[in-house]
Amino acid sequence: MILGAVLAGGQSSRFGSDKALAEFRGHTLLAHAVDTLSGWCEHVIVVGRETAPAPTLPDWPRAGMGPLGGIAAALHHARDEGYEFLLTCGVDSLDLPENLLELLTPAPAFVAAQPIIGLWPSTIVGTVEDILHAEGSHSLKRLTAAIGARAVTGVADPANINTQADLAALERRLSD
Ligand SMILES: Nc1nc2c(ncn2[C@@H]2O[C@H](COP(=O)(O)OP(=O)(O)OP(=O)(O)O)[C@@H](O)[C@H]2O)c(=O)[nH]1
Repeated sequence: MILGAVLAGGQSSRFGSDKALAEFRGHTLLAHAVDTLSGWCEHVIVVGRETAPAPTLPDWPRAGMGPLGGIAAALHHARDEGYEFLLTCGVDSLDLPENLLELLTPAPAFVAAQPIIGLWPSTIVGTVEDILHAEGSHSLKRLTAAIGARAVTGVADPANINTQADLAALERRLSD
């Protein structure tokens, strides 16, 4: 059983407005991300915001810890609800490869170019808690090193929409 989680907190400072709510082909980026994960996961949640087209959770232990705080919250939920794995992506993960799940199996594994896209066993929740409780960096890099996660390379890099121009470029690329 795989739980899907869209990481949807953060500041969107480079985008200039809440990028989760930016429109792409008639739907918000957030709705696209939920829909994409639904293709692989029994259930999908959204972490780090209160309103979404799926059940939501706040970051753990609080907001402001970066994507790892979202992964921690989702892992708690996965463990408590009996999911073996958690599949994560961001709101800007619009063009994930169809074989993503195969690429990320066996877990733990993540897309090298964008480590927020990853397949995580729910048993790593304690390691994530330890990193979030420790002084210093709460980076995903620290997590992937601690659990020996596999970096998946050699796949077309999914879009990384940081700015309005990135979104326009993706629109052009997908229209070609
Ligand atoms: N749950 C959660 N998600 C986050 C957090 N920070 C970033 N994200 C998500 O992670 C993905 C990548 O985020 P970034 O674009 O690197 O960061 P951002 O804060 O949204 O944008 P910038 O302010 O421009 O850096 C997006 O889907 C964000 O919504 C956070 O603190 N909690």
